[in-house]
Amino acid sequence: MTEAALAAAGVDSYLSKEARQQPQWPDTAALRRATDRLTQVPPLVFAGEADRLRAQLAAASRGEAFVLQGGDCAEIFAEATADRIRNKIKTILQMAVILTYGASTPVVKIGRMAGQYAKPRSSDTETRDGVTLPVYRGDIVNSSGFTEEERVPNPERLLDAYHVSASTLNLIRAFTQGGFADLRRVHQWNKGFAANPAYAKYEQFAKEIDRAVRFMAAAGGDFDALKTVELFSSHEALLLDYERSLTRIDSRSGLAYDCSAHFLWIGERTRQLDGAHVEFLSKVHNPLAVKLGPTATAADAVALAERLNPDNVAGRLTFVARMGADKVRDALPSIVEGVRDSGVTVTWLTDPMHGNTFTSDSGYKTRKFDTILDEVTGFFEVHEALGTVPGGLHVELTGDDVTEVLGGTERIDDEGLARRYETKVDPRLNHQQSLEMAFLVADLLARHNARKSQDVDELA
Ligand SMILES: O=C[C@H](O)[C@H](O)COP(=O)(O)O
Ligand SMILES: C=C(OP(=O)(O)O)C(=O)O
Repeated sequence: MTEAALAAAGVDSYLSKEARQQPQWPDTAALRRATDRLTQVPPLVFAGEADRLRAQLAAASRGEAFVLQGGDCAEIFAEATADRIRNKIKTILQMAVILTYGASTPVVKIGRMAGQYAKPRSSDTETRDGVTLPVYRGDIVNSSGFTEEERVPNPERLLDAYHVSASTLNLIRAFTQGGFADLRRVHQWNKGFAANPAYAKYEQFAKEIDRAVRFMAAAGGDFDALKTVELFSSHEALLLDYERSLTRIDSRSGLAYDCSAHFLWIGERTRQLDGAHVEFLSKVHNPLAVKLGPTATAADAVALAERLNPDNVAGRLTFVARMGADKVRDALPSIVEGVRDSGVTVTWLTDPMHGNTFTSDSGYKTRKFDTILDEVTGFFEVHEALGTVPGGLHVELTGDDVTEVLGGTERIDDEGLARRYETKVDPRLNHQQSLEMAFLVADLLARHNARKSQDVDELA
């Protein structure tokens, strides 16, 4: 019945399209065994949760909420420990409190967590010292170790990805519902950060938040309601064998949902209109995002919206602009304008990471903190000039004290990168840099909101 309903929902139509960035599985019988098993397992998330997220993303498209999406570039199975997951959740919650104050609106919290295991790569192979092996495509496909055995795509990893995602989600649910996320507790952590002399410039902001929290308490605010938060899961829907196998029919509506995560995105390298990724995701009802890089045009964006959101449902489609700090002010306006003028409803996020990667003199793949911030600033400028809504921020971050991104108040320099460079693919903001970014973006948001209300006052 379920398979028949899925077939009727058209979820296999993608099979006739070109799917880029898929591994070459050497053992197709083993792949079949793994995907058959995945079609039988319980869903990781529920359709009703995805619907709630859609409503929140719709609010962000109108400027009534701000989205914070963050997490690892590539999650690693061996790193799915309670400590690391807790640190990441803590970082996202700390950033969210800072942004909530800056935006004076709710922050929609989405982790690149519990499924971010597949990576698109620039090349199919990697060569070291004259030895060429398949490139590492994320833990769901192969291992980052550089031996033939470790690099062979292994379908059993699809099942591992499911189980590690399930245990990560279990911890996310426990941490966010069990008192760990209490607003007052998270705010205390932020006060600690701002009291550190290195970050003293944020102390005033932290004090203002403190006053707001105390005002709420004095005014009889319901802190019980603020003891829990909702943290949604997301990942790039890259590996179509996995995504299709976790697709289920929602018993309430009879519609297909990809139950591997609440929110799924299509990457810059797989957003072809006639490609398998767009086709597959057009058939599921989760809220979706598409990354748009500097080669995207307004016509591409509008065509994607027509394919992925033909009914123009608010919250269904998010565009994540990842132009690069040097291009955002030139490349983004015509796209945002074209989308706005076509009447298409989307939520706009900025990903200031993926257009700003380079290899440092010491050979590390890195990004500069200031450049990342500059792209976010450019994103706000574009939306302000067009009267559209800067709806949120998408960043690669970790809760740990790694040294992968240059700069920030810690002034990580090229030499410093070696101290704790752990990412398997792209560089992430560390805990301190993430909080610093949140304070700076909160400031941009607060100014944006102030200008908006000034405009409204002038009109009144
Ligand atoms: O995270 C994004 C991509 O997977 C990554 O930037 C591609 O990296 P590569 O150019 O090292 O393959
Ligand atoms: C690969 C990613 O981004 P993009 O598709 O924008 O390059 C990513 O977000 O992990």
